[in-house]
Amino acid sequence: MGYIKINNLNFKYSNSREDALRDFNLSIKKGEIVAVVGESGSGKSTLLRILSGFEVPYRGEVELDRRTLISENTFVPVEKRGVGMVFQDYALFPHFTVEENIRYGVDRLSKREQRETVKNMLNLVDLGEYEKRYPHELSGGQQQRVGLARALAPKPGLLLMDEPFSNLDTNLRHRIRDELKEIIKSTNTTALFVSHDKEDALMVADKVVILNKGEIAQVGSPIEVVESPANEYVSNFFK
Ligand SMILES: Nc1ncnc2c1ncn2[C@@H]1O[C@H](COP(=O)(O)OP(=O)(O)OP(=O)(O)O)[C@@H](O)[C@H]1O
Repeated sequence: MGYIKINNLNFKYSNSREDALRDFNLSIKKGEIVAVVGESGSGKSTLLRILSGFEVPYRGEVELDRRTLISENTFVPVEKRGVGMVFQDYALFPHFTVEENIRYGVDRLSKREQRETVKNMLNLVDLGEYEKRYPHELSGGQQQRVGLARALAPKPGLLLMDEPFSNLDTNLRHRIRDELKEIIKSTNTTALFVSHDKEDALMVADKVVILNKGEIAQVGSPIEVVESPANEYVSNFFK
């Protein structure tokens, strides 16, 4: 579980003449963490919106564990994709406790399994004592970890994260960055996150994808993209 293949994705917004994403190809191995970076307007959010099912490409395929999610004649709806999302603003349900938030994605399990999942997830994100709290009673970093626990609870084949560090101040950002990586690695989850911050990408990701005007400028390990930039856009981005 967790092998992703993206073939030749092309997408255009209906009110636009230019493609927002062009000939996008990417394979992600199980357990790998991929960061997608690029200047504002380069297509990062568009890619995330396609993978999470909010937009439909006019060409291209996406497979998760050899199961086609998107193709010319396939569109698997969001809730059936086995894809978990962590949103920029965490998007926790404000009137649900931490426990209820995490339980939300696994409500088809038996009550006993639900309790077990919640307990495991709270331990994983180190929030064992917080299950009865409401989101507004938590710090930003804690809310983010609840968001992560909620997304991981159904054991998604792919975890998508939108700017996971953008709402945190610098100190917390550094700590959460390490924690998040550790949690994702410990569950061997395949993950893709979007960031406008080069440092976040280089510190957390195994593989970095740099987008320029909807096209891939380079894909490589953090060392490769910094030490052997494929072009000027990439070298400027990591300056
Ligand atoms: N709803 C929309 N309708 C038309 N064009 C759009 C829409 N959303 C985005 N675009 C355009 O598509 C391109 C890619 O935008 P996208 O939001 O994916 O970029 P981004 O890399 O996520 O930018 P940012 O870092 O600023 O969030 C841009 O040219 C943008 O203007």
